[in-house]
Amino acid sequence: MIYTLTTNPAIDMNITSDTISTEHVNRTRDAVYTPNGKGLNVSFTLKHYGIDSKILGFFGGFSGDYIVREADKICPVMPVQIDGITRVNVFLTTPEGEYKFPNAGAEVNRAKQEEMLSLIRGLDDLECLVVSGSLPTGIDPSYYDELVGVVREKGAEFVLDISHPHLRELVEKQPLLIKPNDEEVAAIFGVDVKSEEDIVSALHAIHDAGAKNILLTLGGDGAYFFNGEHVWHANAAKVKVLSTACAGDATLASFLSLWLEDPTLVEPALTRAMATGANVAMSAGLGDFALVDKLAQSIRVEVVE
Ligand SMILES: O=P(O)(O)OC[C@@]1(O)O[C@H](CO)[C@@H](O)[C@@H]1O
Repeated sequence: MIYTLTTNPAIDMNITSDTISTEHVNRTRDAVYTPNGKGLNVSFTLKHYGIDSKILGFFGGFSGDYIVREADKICPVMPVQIDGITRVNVFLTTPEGEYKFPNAGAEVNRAKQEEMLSLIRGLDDLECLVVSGSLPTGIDPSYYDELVGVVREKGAEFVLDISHPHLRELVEKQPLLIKPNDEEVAAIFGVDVKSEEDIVSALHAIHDAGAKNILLTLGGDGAYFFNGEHVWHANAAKVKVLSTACAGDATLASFLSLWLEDPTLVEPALTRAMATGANVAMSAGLGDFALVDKLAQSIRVEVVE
């Protein structure tokens, strides 16, 4: 069984407004509220493609209750209840572009962190843990080492989609897959990926450091995948972007939905990943995936090394 762990879930509030200003009341419209957080988005997308997973995370207050109730209609949720209130993240679309306001998140104390470690230790069917998103207040980055330690004790694999600088050390623990973007590769691994040559050498460096597989996403420039043998590139579908929130999570999950079961399916997995990510970017939240097949026709995957 795949489990996703969202250390810092959120209700996403997507709203739209005219040009914002400090000089007047900024009335907003078209509010869409969705139960989210990066790992939850992965589970929801996996479900869309017929792959079961279970959701782990820290949840609290009315917002935590709402997320657990709604998410549980899609995938089983195993919550660790915290005392604070799960955050609400705001995504504001204006004529000038998209503003993203993720909140720091409610504190998760040490007792709750240990409760999560015990919960994972007790999972008899854990095959792969996908750890996604930021750390809330109260959790030290060394918690990732503890999580990975438990996963390893159980002989399971782990996938990381985190932006924390500690990712640099965590790759030495040989994650099955990491999914950085170009900014994270620059900030965490200190490599500016401007040309394909830079990208290929960065992928080799990250693989040599320990990551077994790397899915590098580059927004409008598509994505690269490296499995230690070959490097593939897929272009990005051209779409009218409404909100990029959730697109990266959907890209990761849709790739995993084929590749985890059969690692030789890189080409169809990348095609599905790019089409799904693009479709998600066209709507608030994850949307309905309705255009994935159509968008997939515009995706070309090539082996570049
Ligand atoms: O603060 P984090 O955990 O990095 O990101 C949280 C978040 O922005 O990521 C998702 C989109 O990827 C949203 O559903 C959610 O609000």
